[in-house]
Amino acid sequence: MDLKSTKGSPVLADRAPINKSRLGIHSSLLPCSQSGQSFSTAVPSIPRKKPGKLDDVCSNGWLDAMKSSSPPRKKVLKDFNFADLVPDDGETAYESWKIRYPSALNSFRTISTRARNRKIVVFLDYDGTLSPIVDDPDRAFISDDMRSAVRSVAEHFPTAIISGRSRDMVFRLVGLTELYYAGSHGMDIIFPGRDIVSRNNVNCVKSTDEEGKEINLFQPAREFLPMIDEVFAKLVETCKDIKGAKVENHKFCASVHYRNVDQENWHIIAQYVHDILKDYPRLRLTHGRKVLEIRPVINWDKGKAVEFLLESLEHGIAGFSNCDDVLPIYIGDDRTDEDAFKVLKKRNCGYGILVSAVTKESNAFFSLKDTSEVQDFLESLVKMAQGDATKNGASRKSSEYDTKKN
Ligand SMILES: O=P(O)(O)OC[C@H]1O[C@H](O[C@H]2O[C@H](CO)[C@@H](O)[C@H](O)[C@H]2O)[C@H](O)[C@@H](O)[C@@H]1O
Repeated sequence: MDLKSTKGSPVLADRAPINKSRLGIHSSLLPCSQSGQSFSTAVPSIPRKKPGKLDDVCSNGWLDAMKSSSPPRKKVLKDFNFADLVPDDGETAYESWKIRYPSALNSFRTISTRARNRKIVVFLDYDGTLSPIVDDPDRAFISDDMRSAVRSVAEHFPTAIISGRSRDMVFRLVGLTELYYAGSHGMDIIFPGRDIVSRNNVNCVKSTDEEGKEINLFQPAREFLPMIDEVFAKLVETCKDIKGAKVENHKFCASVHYRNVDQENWHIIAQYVHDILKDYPRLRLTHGRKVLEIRPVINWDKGKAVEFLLESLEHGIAGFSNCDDVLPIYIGDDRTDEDAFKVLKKRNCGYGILVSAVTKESNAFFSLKDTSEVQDFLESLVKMAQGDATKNGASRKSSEYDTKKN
């Protein structure tokens, strides 16, 4: 896919052909409770025609992708302890999978050795990484212990959260001012604003945060704002009758959740989204965990956001192109995080760490089983940094870098 030459605006040129013969909308739905967010302004009306067949979503693989988009929910024991989730393929398969994706905790000595004389930069996904996956996206809270682990990490290393949620929303959930935040899958980034990055880039704007402080924003999909709002309104309108469906507006992208929708109705959701997207060739669909993500067709994703942040952070461009100086660590759990893993893998720089309690193919280097292991890992990074600080003043054995889990 070729980039258009629009300066500073990474718009892809390979637009899908416009198909004017829309299928219309299925009308034989059960009357159900209101779902998703309410939307009161005029919504472009959508013809409610019953599609003859649901061939579109089946033939293009959407349904299969939806079914495999998240591990089936296992019986969760009373206190929702993720350690109580039994992996799909059983412990044996999981253990052999870990030969290919070793535990980042058990490999901590390798990581700390690699980190010597390098500046660690930490990138964290939010859902499924810092907060456990729960049925209601509005209740995906970060625990106090995790928050304080993230805060401590940020005291020692430049730390950024890169989420599919809107930047405002993820900031509200995390509530730490000492981090960098990238929302909308990296399409809305607060960055330190070094001239080297922002100069002549039409996607860099100055703004103010909630405390009135000046901030630098990188927003490569700014021109898509009205389009996302329009599509969000259509999605809310069309999905409102599907029990359990929830539509979210993440500013530069929109999400349609089907985790709480009966599986027999998933094809309806898929068809609705498919039909709406037919009219928006400049938008595309990606799959998250039981969520369809609608985003601009631009050459931008979490991987690009990692590159952008590394270039704009303290150590600058030379740092990232020269992996002798920087060790990026990216921790994430879903398909959208694979873009970031790929970047690190391709550059052979730093480590992608996949959070998963089940076996799956990934571009990550290491793995962690769940959010509680993520917390252990972050705490180990902090201990390592504190050890380094001690070592600078007094002697300290390198073996003390190893974690309790080694
Ligand atoms: O990039 P992330 O920070 O991982 O955000 C990805 C999506 O996360 C949220 O949905 C996911 O978590 C929900 C709460 O646990 C869960 O109910 C849902 O099934 C998951 O897909 C968020 O609501 C989405 O908008 C994000 O795109």
